Order: sequence, then structure tokens, then C-alpha cells
Amino acid sequence: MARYAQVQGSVALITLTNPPVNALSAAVRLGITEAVTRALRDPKVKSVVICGENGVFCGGADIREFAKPMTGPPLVPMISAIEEGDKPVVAAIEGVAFGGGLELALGCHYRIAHSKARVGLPEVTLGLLPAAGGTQRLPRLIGLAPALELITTGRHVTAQEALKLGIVDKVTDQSAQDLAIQFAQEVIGQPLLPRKLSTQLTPCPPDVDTILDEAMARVKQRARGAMAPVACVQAVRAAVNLPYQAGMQKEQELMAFLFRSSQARALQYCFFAQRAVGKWSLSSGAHSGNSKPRPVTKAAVIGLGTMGRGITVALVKAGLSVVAVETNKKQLEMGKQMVSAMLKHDAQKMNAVPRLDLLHYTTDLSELKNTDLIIEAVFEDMALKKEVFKKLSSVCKPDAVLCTNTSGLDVDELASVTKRPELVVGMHFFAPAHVMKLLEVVRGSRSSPEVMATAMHLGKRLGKVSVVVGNCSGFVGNRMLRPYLDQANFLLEEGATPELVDGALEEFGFPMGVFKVSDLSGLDVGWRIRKEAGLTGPNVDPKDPLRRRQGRRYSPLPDLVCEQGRLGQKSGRGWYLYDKPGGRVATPDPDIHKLLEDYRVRHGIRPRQIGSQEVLERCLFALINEGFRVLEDGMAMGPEGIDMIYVFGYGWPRHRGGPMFYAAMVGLPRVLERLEYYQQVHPDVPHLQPSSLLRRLVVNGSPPLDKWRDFLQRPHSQL
Ligand SMILES: CC(C)(COP(=O)(O)OP(=O)(O)OC[C@H]1O[C@@H](n2cnc3c(N)ncnc32)[C@H](O)[C@@H]1OP(=O)(O)O)[C@@H](O)C(=O)NCCC(=O)NCCSC(=O)C[C@@H](O)CCCCCCCCCCCCC(=O)O
Repeated sequence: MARYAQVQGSVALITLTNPPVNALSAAVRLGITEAVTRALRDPKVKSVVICGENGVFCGGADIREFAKPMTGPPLVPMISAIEEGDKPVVAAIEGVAFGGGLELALGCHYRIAHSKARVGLPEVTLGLLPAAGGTQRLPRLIGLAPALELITTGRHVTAQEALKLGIVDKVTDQSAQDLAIQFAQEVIGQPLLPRKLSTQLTPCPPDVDTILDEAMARVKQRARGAMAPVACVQAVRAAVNLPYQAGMQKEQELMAFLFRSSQARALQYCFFAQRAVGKWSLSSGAHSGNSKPRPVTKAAVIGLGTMGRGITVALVKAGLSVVAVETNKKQLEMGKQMVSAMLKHDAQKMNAVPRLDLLHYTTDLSELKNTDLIIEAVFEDMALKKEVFKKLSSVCKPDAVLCTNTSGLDVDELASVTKRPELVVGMHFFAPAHVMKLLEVVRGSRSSPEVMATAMHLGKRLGKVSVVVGNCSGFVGNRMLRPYLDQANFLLEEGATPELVDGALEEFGFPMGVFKVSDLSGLDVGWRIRKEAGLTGPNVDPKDPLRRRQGRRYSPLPDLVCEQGRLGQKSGRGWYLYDKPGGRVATPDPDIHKLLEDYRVRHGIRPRQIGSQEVLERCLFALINEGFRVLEDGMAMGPEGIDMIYVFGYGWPRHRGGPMFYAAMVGLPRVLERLEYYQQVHPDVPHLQPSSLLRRLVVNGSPPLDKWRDFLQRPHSQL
């Protein structure tokens, strides 16, 4: 797993060989240890170069090994042996040097990087810290403040930035390996001590305590309960306050604590789940490996509302040529200005030129004759969307892919009005579409594998985490949201306040509680949907009592709030009060408290004390229960897809792994028991009725999440 060669007479060349990213598995660590020992012992070898095969230096420790008992030589002594040796060792960094890979390079005496290489210590994103000396060597090399920033955020830096920061000594456009071999010969005989980072002091400004305290306050505020960033600051503090060996001791202690934590397991699960969802498969046997995407060079977006603008920006940023269609001239002009402004703003941040030349605006659908793929993003109205699809079906070239950006309407119904239902697919973007990482790719019953591959491939080009989902009302994300929202409203009826519910959810790790999110999105959105569904407004069945609809419990509270003109942030009042219309700072509103009190009196509800635990159990377990139903109905490939949808689209805290992972962590028997309890107390809420899949899993001893698929009724898969 590490190749040894002697080149140019006196240079030992050690090459890491563990594709695809040369992760430091036990075998690689053994290979490096043996090769370094050999090089240091061989009198003919005067200097050493360490590089990686296939243009990648090293992606760090082998994350897959973390779940298994440790074997092979540990990293810390292996890196120390390199640093302590009496021959200069040069790291030749191509591709990436991440995590343990960068730590290995920091143990070398010199670092040479290719100009396209990136380096970083992303351990914090896996719930860990750089525990092979990274928290002790990097501050000694580049100083306290930049090291703190890189270690607590896990940010990757380019070779150019690494050179400026002093992480690497040279950057080359040619082969880093060749330059390193040449360099390794030039430095033979030069004093090595100043290059051994463990022997150096961390360069610190006089206000070192302030810097550390501010960093700690910053990470605590941002971390939303994640422990690793806090541990990273503690470890770097040790690099300032303690001698190297004591600092290393501290690093190991902190790592031991993080290593077995549920947060680290959740974050590492997310790392693999994010990659797993890209490898989609359908019940027909088609999968990402055997279905070829169609080439897409020219795309179109129909509708320049908020979603259409964001999608247009995302497509242009990915380098696609885009025709943006908006039939309303005023809206077209407004959209044009907004899209240009967004592209310019983005380009400015990247120090680049905005690609406005890739855009063409029109009011005329017939200009779509030559587009390869069209994304319809008109108002969420089935009749309107059908009209658009009918037209598209006749004006677009016969093999053009037709996508709908609906957040929950029936993709098959739309496909049925076209002459090419097999070329129709849902692409559910999340607002703002050029920022949010999630894309639900909705498979209609007739969407062809090729079209699924095209939509998934396009998602990847746009930098999205794309998840294949089935065509059911609300798809996966919004479908699961309904029971969550219902429970939040029921809690208000029973005695909670918006701030109590939101407080519990934010404490759990959501960036915003459910009521703040509703205020941000606009309360009229749900109001309109409820009216259309006959849950409120003139279409309500007159036989339905006020707090029951269609045979189940219903809370009219959100309707009452809307009827008062409280539409959320945009009107300056919603579940909270804002300083002005469009204001963002939410304060609890005594008028809402009064509304809730009056409501309870009117309906004879005696308010009770509600604690955070009940808020979390009712809101989250109801959502999770629907997640099990989604799996049971065959609307998602597996729990990983659901989890990535919630992490990337709904603010579920990544360090809790997503709802299905969380359920597994809490314990399925516990989730089942609490749902059964709440169902007894609220028999009129069908969402609290535990799903049969959850019951089946518990009866079968709660198998680990990666075995849940075995308990799904495969023939029912809708994918
Ligand atoms: C490297 C990348 C940038 C490549 O990206 P790209 O898009 O090209 O490709 P993919 O991301 O799709 O990856 C391809 C393929 O490779 C897999 N993979 C990638 N990286 C790793 C890895 N590090 N390990 C294993 N596998 C990896 C990926 O899953 C794909 O596989 P697939 O099957 O889907 O094809 C990009 O991949 C990337 O960013 N990778 C992660 C980089 C990273 O995070 N590195 C840091 C790793 S953690 C680390 O290095 C830790 C070290 O600091 C220290 C370790 C010390 C350990 C000591 C432990 C002591 C514990 C003591 C406690 C004991 C307590 C007790 O007793 O209980």
C-alpha cells in the first residue's frame, strides 16, 4: 500500500497506493512505516519524497476503519518518526492533502504543492479533530488565528492560499513529484531542526487569550450543539499554552472523547450517506451505473418568479446556456434584473466575471426549439402547469427532457398531457434554488432511466445533493413535514407558545424553529394550500366541527393568524412580531399569546405545562413515523435518502445524522413506545399511529439502519 523506489541515486520515493483517495488505512500506515524505516536506515538514501498515486496525495485517515477495532501502526508515532529522522523528507502534494493526509505532510520537513491541489483539516465535519498532531503542528507553522479558523471550520484552501499562509513551501504548475525530488536533493545537508514543527513555539500575538476566547464564543454560537468545534478550540489552546508533548496528550484526550460520540457517528454516517444517494437504483434494475445521462448544453427555465430566478442562476453558474421564459413582460424585466444582480454578486465574491452572455430572455415559448432540457417553474397550480406542459410538448424537440419544479404536485398527471411521458421528471429545488444544496428528483411512473440519469447528473453539475424520490403528495420532504407542523400547532392549542416550541427545536440544533421558519416562508403559502384542500375557507364540509377535518384532528390556529393579516416576516407580524415588514428579528408577541388564550377559552381547552421533551417527541417522532411510511410505500431508496433530504433541505442538525439515523440512535423501541403513548392520548391524530415498518423492525430486534432495506416490501417500490 506504499511503494518504495530509489530515484536520482539518493532520493527515496515513497508512493501511497490506496485508490481512490489514498486513505491512510492500516495497510497504508504499515507500508509508510516500513518504507520510512528503510529509507532512514539506508546509507545511500540522503533524502525522501512522499507522494500519492494517481494525482492524489492523501484524503486522510480511512474513515471506514473508525467503526472497526483499530489495527496496524498508529498515525502519531508514524508521523513522529518521519519528523524525528535525520534525513529531509519532502511531501509532494497533488490533488488533496486532507485530514491525516495534511498531518502526514506537516510531519515532513518541506511541502511542495501542485497549483491545483487543495489542503485542509476537515475532521471537524466528521465530528472529530485532527488527532495526528494537526492541532499542535498547524498553529506552530502558521500561527494561532489562521490555524484556529482552518481547524474549527474544516475549510479547504487552495495551493495558492496555502502558500500565502505558509502551509506549503512551493507551488508548481508542473509535476509536484518531480519538483519535490529535485528539491529533496537541494536541501540535503541543510539544518533540519527549524523544519521540525514539534520543536517550534506557536507564534502568538499579545492578545492570545482574547483570540481564543472569541474563537470559543464564535464556535459555540455557530455549532448549534456540535461538540467537535469546541474541542478543536480546546486543542489549539493547548498548542499555545503547553509544550508539544503535553499538547499532544490533550489532543488525544479530546479525540478519545469525540471518537466514540454519537455526534461523530452521525457526521460520518452523513459523509457516506451523501455519497450513497448519488448511486441511485430503480426497481426495474436500472441504476446510476448502467443508465447514461443525455448531454445537456442548452437548458430553459419557464417562469421567473423566486424559484425560476434561483434555478436560472444555478444553471448559469454551472456553465449551461439558458433560455429564460416569462410570458408576463413586467415580470420578465424584473426577473432579468434580479438574475443579473445575483450573478454579479456571486461573481464578485469569487473574483470572476458574471456569465451574463450565457443567458437569453424571451416571452415566447417557441424559442425553446433547440433546448435539451426545460425546467418549468411556474406558479404551483396544476391547471397552469398542465397548460405549460402541453405547449412544451408541441414546441420542444422530441427528445427534450421536460422537468417540473413542483414541490408536491403529481408528476404523472403532468406527464399525461405530453406526448413523451417517459421524458418527464420532477426536479424539486429548494428556495433559494441557487443556494440550497438539496434537489429531490421525482420519478414519475413512466420516467425513463435515461431521464432519471439526466436529472441526477444535472443535479451533480449544479453542485446539489440529489435524491431520487417517488411521486407522492409532497414527495418525501414536504410529506414528512405535515405531521411535524400539525404537532406544533396542536402543542399551541394545548398550552405551548411559539417561542417554547421553537426554543426546544433550536436547542435540538435546528437553525430556526418551526414557527420562525413559517414566518420566513410566508404564512399565506400554507393557507392557500389548506383552502384548496378544503381544510379552511368556503369549501369546508359544513358538517365538520371547527377542530376536525376529514375525520381527524385539525387546528385552525394558523388560519386564524392569517385572517388577522399576520402573514409572517413580510407583513411584520406572524407567529412573532418583527420590527418592520420584511424585518428579520423575531420577538414574542403578546397579541399572539392573547389569541392563544382566547382560543383555548373558546374551545374549553385547559392549558397545561409543556416541556421540551414533549415538543421534541411529538414533533420529531411524528415526522420520523412518516419517514417509515415513506420507506414502506417505496417512495425513497432507503433511510439515507430521507436523512440527506432533511439535513440539506430542512435544517436538520447534521450532527444528529437526519431523522431516520436519529430514530436509530434514540432506539426504535423507544420511538415506538412514545408514539404508542401519544397515540393513546390523541387517538384522533392518525399520524401518531406507529407505522407497520417501525413495528416490524422492533419485532425483529431493531436491526441497524443499513439493514432496514431487508424489511421493506420490495415489490412495492415506486422507484
Ligand atoms: C478526498 C475527497 C476530496 C475526494 O472527493 P471526490 O469527489 O473525488 O470523491 P468522493 O468524495 O466521492 O470519494 C471517492 C470515494 O472515496 C471514499 N473516501 C473519500 N475519503 C475517504 C476517507 N478519508 N476514508 C475512506 N474513504 C474515503 C468515498 O467514500 C468514496 O467512496 P465510494 O465508495 O462512495 O466510491 C473527498 O472524498 C473527501 O473530502 N474525503 C474526506 C476527507 C476527510 O474528511 N478526511 C479526514 C479524515 S479523518 C482523519 O484524517 C483523522 C486524522 O486527523 C487523525 C486520525 C487519528 C485516528 C486516531 C484514532 C484514535 C482514537 C482513539 C480513541 C479511542 C477511544 C476508544 O478506545 O474507544
